[in-house]
This record gives sequence, structure tokens and C-alpha cells, in this order.
Amino acid sequence: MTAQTIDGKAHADGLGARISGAIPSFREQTGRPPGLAVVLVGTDPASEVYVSSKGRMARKLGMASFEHILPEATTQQQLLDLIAQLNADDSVDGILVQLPLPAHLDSLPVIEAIDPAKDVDGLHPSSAGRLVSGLPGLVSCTPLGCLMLLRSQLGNLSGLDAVVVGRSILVGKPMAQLLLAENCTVSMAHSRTRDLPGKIRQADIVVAAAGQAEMIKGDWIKPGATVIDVGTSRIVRDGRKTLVGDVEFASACGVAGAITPVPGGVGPMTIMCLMHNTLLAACRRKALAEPRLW
Ligand SMILES: Nc1nc(=O)c2c([nH]1)NC[C@@H]1CN(c3ccc(C(=O)N[C@@H](CCC(=O)O)C(=O)O)cc3)C=[N+]21
Repeated sequence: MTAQTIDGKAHADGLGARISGAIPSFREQTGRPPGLAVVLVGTDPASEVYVSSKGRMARKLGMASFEHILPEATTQQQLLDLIAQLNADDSVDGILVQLPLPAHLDSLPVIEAIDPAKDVDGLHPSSAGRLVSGLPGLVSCTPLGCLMLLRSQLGNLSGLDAVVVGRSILVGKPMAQLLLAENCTVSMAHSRTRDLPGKIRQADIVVAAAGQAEMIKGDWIKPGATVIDVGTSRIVRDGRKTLVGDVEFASACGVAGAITPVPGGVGPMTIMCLMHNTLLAACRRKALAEPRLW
């Protein structure tokens, strides 16, 4: 069996077209475009690339992008002051603070300072609590993108066995909650899990978000399972730098029913879901009808 490759880029392009299609009506009703503020502290090259691609995508879809690049030496108070200013700015609908922050800064108080109505990353404890409680809110971009891919691949997920590998606040925990809300039977695996291959072998759906390059092997996967690979690790293979996921793609392809590639799978969906959340936050802030985007 050769797994079907799930084309995240194509799905993201489709979602992007629906988002940009909804923006003229938002502009007509409010006199301005939806606005996204992205905050980056320091000069990590990978983070700079993500931040600029988020800004570029926002502008491409017809949104306003406000990029705040702060020096490494920024203090906690300066960062909190910027968040307060963005909270108060009516032209800003979404605020994203790129993580990880430099070691001298404490990310949780910064995230808690973001107005939950503008929390397009879904990281505020209010957003996390609303997700658990089944209340409308903003859902983290990566798990939301994974859910969109799973729904389009499998349709109804009810009753399926799902394993989420990784328990981060940004991906693993919200992913498990979303799958639970879809009526999956959800297991969460992590670094202390006993017999990880055995747990994964039971799953119809595997979401790999552990951040360990190619740790999940093809023979750990149930034949025909759907595999969503969230990992992005840069490794050197045969003397060349390559980007790989948490799943060993070549061996998994021989067993899985469908699998997301890295790159071109979850990554493009993450960025487009940020745009999705920004438009949603903008409509809710202005009490406008929410467009159906997926
Ligand atoms: N507050 C916060 N929210 C985030 O959502 C967040 C963050 N911090 N910090 C860093 C991670 C990482 N992340 C990615 C987004 C897109 C791709 C992506 O589009 N990747 C391309 C490949 C890009 C390449 O070649 O490097 C792909 O998979 O096809 C990857 C990774 C969001 N993150």
C-alpha cells in the first residue's frame, strides 16, 4: 500500500481564497481591513522567517499586518507595555507573540496580558478553558489546521481511535480536545509513555507533535491509518540540510492510508489558520456575522 499524500499547501490555498473573498465585505462594514499584529523578540533566524511569512500572507489576503520586532534586550515590562498598546488599538484584531521568547522573559504573563478577544494563537488560559468547556473561542492554529485536514480526509471522525503524540500547550493539548469534541477516543502519548509503538499501532488517527525528528517508524502504524505530522526538524542527511517531521515518511508511506508531508503538510495550514483566526476575531469584535470558511 502506498499512502495518499495529504496536500496541505492546496488545502491552505483553498482556505486562503475563502478568507480573501470575505475581506471586502468586512472592509465595507467597518471601513478598515482586519489587522494582525505579530511580535518577535530577538533575532532567531527561523523565527524571523516565520514572522515575515505571516506578515506577507496577511497582506496578500487583504489584511493589515503590524510587525513589531523588538531587540533581544527587551524587558518584561516593555513587552507588557506593547501588549497593552496593541490591546487598546482598535485596528488590531489579532495579536501573536512568536514563541519561544528569549530565556530572560517569562512567556505566561505575556500571554495572559493579551486580550482574549485578540488571542489568535489560542494560548490564553481563557481560550484554553473555553475549548475544554465547549464554548466558542479562538483555537490554536496548528491543531485547527490538523483538524481541517482530518475532516476533509475522513469526513466524520466519530468513534475513531486517535493518538496525539506530544502534550504541549500550543499543539498536543488543544489537539486532543478538538478530537474529543469530534467524538474520537483520544490517547495522549508523551516522553514517559510506555510502549509507544504499541499505543500508536491501535490508532486510526496519529497526530505526531513531539518535536523529535523521524521518531515514529512505519511499522508502528496501523495499516490504513491517517497520519498528521506536525514536526518540523532541520537535520543534515547525506551532507545536505533537510526539513523532516516526527514521522519517518518513507517507511510510513508503505503502511498508512494517508499522510501529511513535511514540508507542505501542516505548516502551510498553520499560517492560513492564523489568517482564519484573525478574520474570525475581527468579525466577533465588530459583532458581524462570521463567514463560513471550512
Ligand atoms: N506563538 C507562536 N505561534 C506559532 O504558531 C508558532 C510559534 N509561536 N513559534 C514557532 C512555531 C512554528 N510554526 C510554523 C509555522 C509554519 C511553518 C511552515 O509553513 N512550514 C513550511 C516549511 C517552511 C520551511 O521550509 O522552513 C512547511 O511545513 O511546508 C512551520 C512552522 C509556528 N509556530
